[in-house]
Amino acid sequence: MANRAPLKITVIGTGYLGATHAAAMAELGFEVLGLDISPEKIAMLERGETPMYEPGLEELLRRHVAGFPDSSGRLRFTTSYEEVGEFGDVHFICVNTPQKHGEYGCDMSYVDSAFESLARHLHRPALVVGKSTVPVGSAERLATALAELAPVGEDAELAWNPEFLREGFAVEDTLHPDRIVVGVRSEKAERLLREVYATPLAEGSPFVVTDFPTAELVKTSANSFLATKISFINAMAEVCEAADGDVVKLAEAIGYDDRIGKKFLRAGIGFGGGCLPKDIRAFMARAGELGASQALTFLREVDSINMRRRAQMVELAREAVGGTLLGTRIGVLGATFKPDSDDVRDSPALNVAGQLHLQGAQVTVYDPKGMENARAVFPTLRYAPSALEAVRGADAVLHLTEWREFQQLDPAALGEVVAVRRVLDGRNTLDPALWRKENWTFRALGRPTA
Ligand SMILES: NC(=O)c1ccc[n+]([C@@H]2O[C@H](COP(=O)([O-])OP(=O)(O)OC[C@H]3O[C@@H](n4cnc5c(N)ncnc54)[C@H](O)[C@@H]3O)[C@@H](O)[C@H]2O)c1
Ligand SMILES: O=c1ccn([C@@H]2O[C@H](COP(=O)(O)OP(=O)(O)O[C@H]3O[C@H](CO)[C@@H](O)[C@H](O)[C@H]3O)[C@@H](O)[C@H]2O)c(=O)[nH]1
Repeated sequence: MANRAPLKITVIGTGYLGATHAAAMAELGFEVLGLDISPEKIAMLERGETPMYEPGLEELLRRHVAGFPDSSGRLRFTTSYEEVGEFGDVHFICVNTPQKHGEYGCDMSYVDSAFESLARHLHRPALVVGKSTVPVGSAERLATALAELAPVGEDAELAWNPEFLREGFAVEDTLHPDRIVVGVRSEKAERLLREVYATPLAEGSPFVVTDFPTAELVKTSANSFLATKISFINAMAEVCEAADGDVVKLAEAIGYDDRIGKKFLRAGIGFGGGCLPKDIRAFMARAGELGASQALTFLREVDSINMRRRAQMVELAREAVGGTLLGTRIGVLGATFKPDSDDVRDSPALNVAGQLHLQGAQVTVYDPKGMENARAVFPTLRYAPSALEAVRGADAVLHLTEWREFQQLDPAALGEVVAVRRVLDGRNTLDPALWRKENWTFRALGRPTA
């Protein structure tokens, strides 16, 4: 192996996952070719621009895309499957697997299409590695399709290597993963993946080798656990609201038990994004197909609790402004599903803003990075260039995404421009004492009124 040329890697689908994976693979020392069906995305990446906001990603790209000072030149992009097939020893599939329209199941059409396009161009031995989040059983099916479609036949092998990165920390998580999980069917596939991940493995990342179904299930069960933890604390928030308790104190107190842990116990308007909501729904749908739906009925409740929190936020706003939203002015801080991302897919913040608008409020939104995406999915809302402008003249201010910028806002300065000093914290990261000191009425989900 020592004399062999370094592996050449391709990454199919250069969205949130793929663009990061491609840049990280170049950082690890490999020659990398990224492919997407979107020529616009590829043109941006070739210019060293990221199609999305992800901290540190643009810098990483520019360290490796040719044309930048001192760049390694190891990272290139294309829209040609032919070029990818000729180039790669290891091909990572990172295309999207959204929720199907109008049902819970996973839309596998992008994965199927990417596999088919790639397979037809595999004229030399290759390892195809699925990274997209898919329903259990997909890898088995795709392995058969791959062997049938690839001109190289059985020399095109499949492995499944789910990804656990978090948006906002994608670069860090990819370069230093807390575990690497690989579903493989041969020693050769395992050896190749150990070679790909040699650097994180040398740094101590655990390497879990398993079969296809287990690898697929690790991913969906991890996301289900995370979603369950959030809905657990949000269920406690509902009880706190009924009993006048404080869910923030409660979370702190139970979190000291390290069997429970402090992480993922932030109560608020709940989880969103391109992963947790659709992944738990696809998991339930798949379990149903497998005759195991009963095992996952709790996830239906996890989903319901989550969606109720958004409705409760709207209700709290309606109550706060005196019973009707019609004609009121609401300043909304945050549009993305979480801070340090521009992603508004299934964003609780945008969803709440949208519901307020539909109930007749005049809603003005500000988000540090998500304005463009928010405007594209919800053009009828108003958008302001700063937090101060978003809350100007507002009857209530809603804090819906916990950007650090919002925690540093000066309640006195904001108080000068609003119509009424009334703030509702949907993320439980504002300091109530600070706002109340400046004579704001402060309300939050799961916390006492005063
Ligand atoms: N975003 C995350 O944080 C994250 C983390 C772990 C796993 N995942 C999983 O990774 C997958 C990708 O998620 P994402 O958020 O990066 O999605 P995304 O929508 O940002 O990116 C997907 C990309 O694939 C491209 N694409 C679609 N069909 C293609 C085809 N046939 N050939 C080539 N390119 C094609 C799209 O143009 C797009 O650029 C999903 O399965 C998701 O569940 C995402
Ligand atoms: O205590 C918490 C923690 C998170 N959230 C919300 O939960 C959502 C998801 O957050 P997070 O999991 O950090 O974001 P993602 O980037 O979507 O990452 C999840 O989904 C990815 C895609 O599958 C996985 O790779 C990651 O491991 C998994 O954390 C966001 O809306 C957060 O605001 C809360 O409401 N309370």
